[in-house]
Amino acid sequence: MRVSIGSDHAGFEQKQALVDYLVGKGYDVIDRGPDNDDRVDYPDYAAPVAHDVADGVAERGVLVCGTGIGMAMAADKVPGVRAANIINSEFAALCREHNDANVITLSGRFVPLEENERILDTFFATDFGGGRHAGRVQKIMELD
Ligand SMILES: O=C(CO)[C@H](O)[C@H](O)[C@H](O)COP(=O)(O)O
Repeated sequence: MRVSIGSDHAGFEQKQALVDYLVGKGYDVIDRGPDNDDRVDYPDYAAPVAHDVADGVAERGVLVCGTGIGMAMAADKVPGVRAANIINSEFAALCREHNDANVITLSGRFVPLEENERILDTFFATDFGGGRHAGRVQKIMELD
């Protein structure tokens, strides 16, 4: 699976570690930066990752900022993206099963790396449930 990943300065350290984690697990990772922890604006890094997913360059996107909130708001503006800000594995499973989320946003300041690794494992391993959820997701996409 090809995964596009990015962060701001607050998520940079975890982003670097998560790139290594995902590459180690065999994912094809596109790192959209930044390449250092200088202060930056999260929408500038949410945009290329969101477009990678919307354009089919990557199947999934991963974004890390201080909370994950700003990244989710920015990424979700790109048509075709369903971004979810996730802080535990249970929600990681549900955002896939119920919402078919294709971008996950993580907190580099409030969630430890090991928990974010577990969250990503669940995010990538969980399929969309379809059924009653399909029409609801379709209605979300009609809002684009
Ligand atoms: O967008 C955010 C909050 O919703 C992110 O957590 C950012 O990383 C945060 O706002 C950055 O804050 P800073 O004070 O400029 O480091």
